[in-house]
Amino acid sequence: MSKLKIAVQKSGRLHDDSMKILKDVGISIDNGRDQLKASAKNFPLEVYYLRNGDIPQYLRDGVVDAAILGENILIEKGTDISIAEKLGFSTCKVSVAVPKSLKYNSIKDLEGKRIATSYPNTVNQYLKENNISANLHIINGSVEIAPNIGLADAIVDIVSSGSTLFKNNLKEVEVLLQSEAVLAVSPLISTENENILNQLKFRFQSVLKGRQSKYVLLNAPNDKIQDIINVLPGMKSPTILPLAEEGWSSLHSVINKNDFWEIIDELKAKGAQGILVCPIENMVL
Ligand SMILES: Nc1ncnc2c1ncn2[C@@H]1O[C@H](COP(=O)(O)OP(=O)(O)OP(=O)(O)O)[C@@H](O)[C@H]1O
Ligand SMILES: O=P(O)(O)OC[C@H]1O[C@H](OP(=O)(O)OP(=O)(O)O)[C@H](O)[C@@H]1O
Ligand SMILES: [Mg+2]
Repeated sequence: MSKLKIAVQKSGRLHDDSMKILKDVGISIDNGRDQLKASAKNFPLEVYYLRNGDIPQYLRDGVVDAAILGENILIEKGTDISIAEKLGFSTCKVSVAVPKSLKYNSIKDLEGKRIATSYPNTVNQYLKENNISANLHIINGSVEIAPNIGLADAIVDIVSSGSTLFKNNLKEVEVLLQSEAVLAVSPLISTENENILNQLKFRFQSVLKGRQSKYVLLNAPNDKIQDIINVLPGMKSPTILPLAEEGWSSLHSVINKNDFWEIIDELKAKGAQGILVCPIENMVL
C-alpha cells in the first residue's frame, strides 16, 4: 500500500508544533528524529525530517509529496508550489528594519543602501515592485547584527515579538509579508497519495477548527434564556436542556475562543450561572 511522504522541519521553530498537529490528528509516529525518516503506525504516512530551507526543492523534485514549512520559505524559494492548508502556528512577518537612530520616512530611503538578508528573492521582488535599487548582502543567520558591525544600513528578516530587533537597537519600518506554517504539496504527487493527503487535510481542518473554538455550557432561569442567546455571538441553534430544578435550563453552544472573554460579564449580567468553557479536540462541520 502506498504511503504519503511528508517533510517536517528536523529541528527549529516549526518542529514541535508540526509533530503536535500530527499527534492531535491521531497519527502516532514510530521513532525519533535522530533518524532521517520515520513511519506512522496507524496512518499511511512516512515523515522525513529535513531543513525548512531545503524543503521547497524536495517538493519540486517529488522526493516528498507534502510538507509542513514556513510560508515565507515558499515565497522565497517555492512560488511554484501550492499550499493545501494554512496551519495557524509559527506566525511571523518578514520586515525591513533600520537602526533606531536613523530618520526613516519612506521606502525611498532604501535607495542605494546596503541591505542584509537571508531572503534575497523576496527582497529583490519587493525592491523591484517599489522601483528601488539597493545592494544585498546575503547572510544565513544573525542578520540583525549586520547594521551594528557596519555590514549593512538595513536588514530584512523575520519579526515576531520584535525582541530581537529591540535588543539590536533596530526598528521595523516596512512589512514585506505575513507568514505562518503551511501544508504544501508537491506538483508531482500521485493520485493515490493525493487521496491520502486529502484525508490528512480533512483531519487537520477538523483539529484547526477545534483549536479556534470553545464549548460553552451555562445554567440560567428559563425567562433569561432568550437574552443570553442574543448575547452569544454567531449562535444559531443552541442546545437547551431542562435542569432538575423547576424553571431552569442548561444551555450548550460552540463559540469562537476569542469571543468568550469579551462577553462573559454580559452573560453574567443577563443571569447566566455555572459557566463552563471546555476545549474542543475536533470539529467536523
Ligand atoms: N521568531 C519566530 N516566531 C515565529 N515564527 C518564526 C520565528 N522565526 C522563524 N519562524 C518561522 O519558522 C520557520 C523556521 O524557522 P527556523 O529559524 O527554525 O528555521 P530556518 O532558519 O528556516 O532553518 P532550517 O532551514 O535550518 O530548518 C521560519 O521560516 C518562519 O516561518
Ligand atoms: O521578533 P522575535 O520574536 O525576536 O523573533 C525574530 C527572530 O526569530 C528568528 O530567529 P531564531 O530565534 O529562529 O534564530 P536563528 O536566527 O538562529 O534562526 C528570526 O530569524 C529573528 O531573528
Ligand atoms: Mg530562525
